[in-house]
Amino acid sequence: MAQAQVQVSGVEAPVTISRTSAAESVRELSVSGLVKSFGKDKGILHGISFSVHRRESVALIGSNGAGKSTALRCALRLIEPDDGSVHLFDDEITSMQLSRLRKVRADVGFVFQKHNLVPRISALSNVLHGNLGRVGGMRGWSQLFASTALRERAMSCLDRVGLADQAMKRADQLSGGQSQRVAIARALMQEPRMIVADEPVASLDPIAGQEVMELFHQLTQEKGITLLFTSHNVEQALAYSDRVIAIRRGTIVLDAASNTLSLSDLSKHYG
Ligand SMILES: Nc1ncnc2c1ncn2[C@@H]1O[C@H](COP(=O)(O)OP(=O)(O)OP(=O)(O)O)[C@@H](O)[C@H]1O
Repeated sequence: MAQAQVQVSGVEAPVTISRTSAAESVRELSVSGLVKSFGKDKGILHGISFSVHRRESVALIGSNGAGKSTALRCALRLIEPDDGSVHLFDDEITSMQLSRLRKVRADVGFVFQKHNLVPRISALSNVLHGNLGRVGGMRGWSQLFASTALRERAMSCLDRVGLADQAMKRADQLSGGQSQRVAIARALMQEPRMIVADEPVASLDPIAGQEVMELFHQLTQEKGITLLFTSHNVEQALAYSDRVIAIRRGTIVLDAASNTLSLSDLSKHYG
């Protein structure tokens, strides 16, 4: 197993993280020749290919507009790619019907920069919504409010992200960092095999961002969850990943193990 020692600055007291790579050789997500344009002249992804292995943490980096979010969204068919194929877990999903795709995607927890919490309901209720990905429709809704076991599980997810004492607070009264923790708890509620996080800490201050990345790291290691995240912060990308993929103008220009890379290697891929 690879050991990476990376120093992370950008917060008052730099910390050193010791990370053990737990990646296995099974592919959880495999993307091949993905192409995406928005409108006639706006080619965004030019046939990108990459894989994410089980229990691996992969950081997708690149400058503004490079195509990171589009790549993530196409890879999970949150938006439709124009061409290419995607294997998620054991299935080819590019031509799969949406009803079946939703079931396959129930094993993926999503965390976005804007955490997308429902503002007027409690943190606990937001976490409970995480279960809807798994048990959809009316059955899911009725379970949400009926099951003590589900509520206890949601409380334990909130506890795990350090927010048990904020369970009954309305989501729109939480800080940015707290909201992002609730979003992580909501993803955990799904008991996902994989978490896909698009700029999960971009809107947080450096300390809150560092804490949230640390939380991701602990949870994914502890629960054996595969992680794919985008980031602008090259130090964090290096510190919290087993592998870094850099995208530039819709093309992959680097795909390498994090413990073989330096900050200056990554910085080259900006601009
Ligand atoms: N729905 C859309 N319609 C039209 N153009 C879009 C759409 N979504 C993204 N784009 C364009 O695609 C390009 C890539 O955007 P994308 O969000 O994937 O980049 P990114 O690397 O994630 O950038 P950032 O770091 O700024 O979030 C940008 O030029 C953007 O304007």
